[in-house]
Amino acid sequence: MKKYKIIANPKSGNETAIEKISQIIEIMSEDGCKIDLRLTGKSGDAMEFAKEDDGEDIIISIGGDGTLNEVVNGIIDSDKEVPLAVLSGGTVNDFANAMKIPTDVEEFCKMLKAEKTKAVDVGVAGERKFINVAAGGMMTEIAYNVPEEKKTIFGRAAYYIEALKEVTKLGDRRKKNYFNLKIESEEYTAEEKVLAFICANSISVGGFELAPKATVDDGYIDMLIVKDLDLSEIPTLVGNFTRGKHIEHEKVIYFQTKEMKLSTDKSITVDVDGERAQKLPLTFKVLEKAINLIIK
Ligand SMILES: Nc1ncnc2c1ncn2[C@@H]1O[C@H](COP(=O)(O)OP(=O)(O)OP(=O)(O)O)[C@@H](O)[C@H]1O
Repeated sequence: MKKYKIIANPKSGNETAIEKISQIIEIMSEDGCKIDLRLTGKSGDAMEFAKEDDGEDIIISIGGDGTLNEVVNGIIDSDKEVPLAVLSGGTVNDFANAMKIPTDVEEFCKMLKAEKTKAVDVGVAGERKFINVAAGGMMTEIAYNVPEEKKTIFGRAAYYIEALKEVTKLGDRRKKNYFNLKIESEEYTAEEKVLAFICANSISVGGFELAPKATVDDGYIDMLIVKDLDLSEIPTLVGNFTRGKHIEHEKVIYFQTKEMKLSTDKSITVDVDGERAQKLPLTFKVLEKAINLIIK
């Protein structure tokens, strides 16, 4: 009998995850499989649940990118080879969207039963692993500035409203926002004045195809660095996001690497899959094909 361990954040996605949790249990119980349901109550729980060995055949993460990040860290840190399935329950769900994982619970269960897997890379930023993105600088603050009640009312649009507010403030704050970033890698080494950097494993970041050359199993992390932009240059850059043309912008640096070190003269916290992690300086690496992901 198959044993599934479900690690779910009941609060994610404005509490919509809870509906998906009951739906999945209902559908899967009909098949007579064994389900071990672990609901998170706070930050860190998902990582601990993933680390524990309960003899599960498959781990299912239900929540947003933050929950998924903790599950991935737990699996890697405990050297498990158990396959992972990801059911979107959050507000953005970048990684599940990038992997075209069904969001409909019935479709998701069909995918589970078929058990088709793909080995995907995992990025490392210092001690913390990321499955989708590690980022630092201006725009990364947005996620923390969006109040919960706004997320409930506006959903994903709340992030764009906050981003717009940041951009309009950029004119006077630009000088304070940029920082010196020292990048050391085989592919690119320089010191630049930058606004933000994004280190991506998958193509999709914040719902945009920000890392157009990224594939999750190529053994590389894609680095996108936005240098000191003028306010007037932002609409063109954002307009080019959808066509992947932004990487040709003169204020954008884009390269692929297996390992790099980033250091800075400011206090810059790196976030991993949307959750705050460690401060620079940090070494970024790739663990090639480290997770067996269940895909459609
Ligand atoms: N029961 C809980 N109540 C409040 N916070 C929780 C709970 N369980 C986990 N958390 C914290 O919430 C963080 C974010 O959760 P998650 O990413 O799943 O949802 P989200 O914020 O709705 O989605 P997204 O990241 O896509 O916006 C987790 O990393 C964890 O620190």
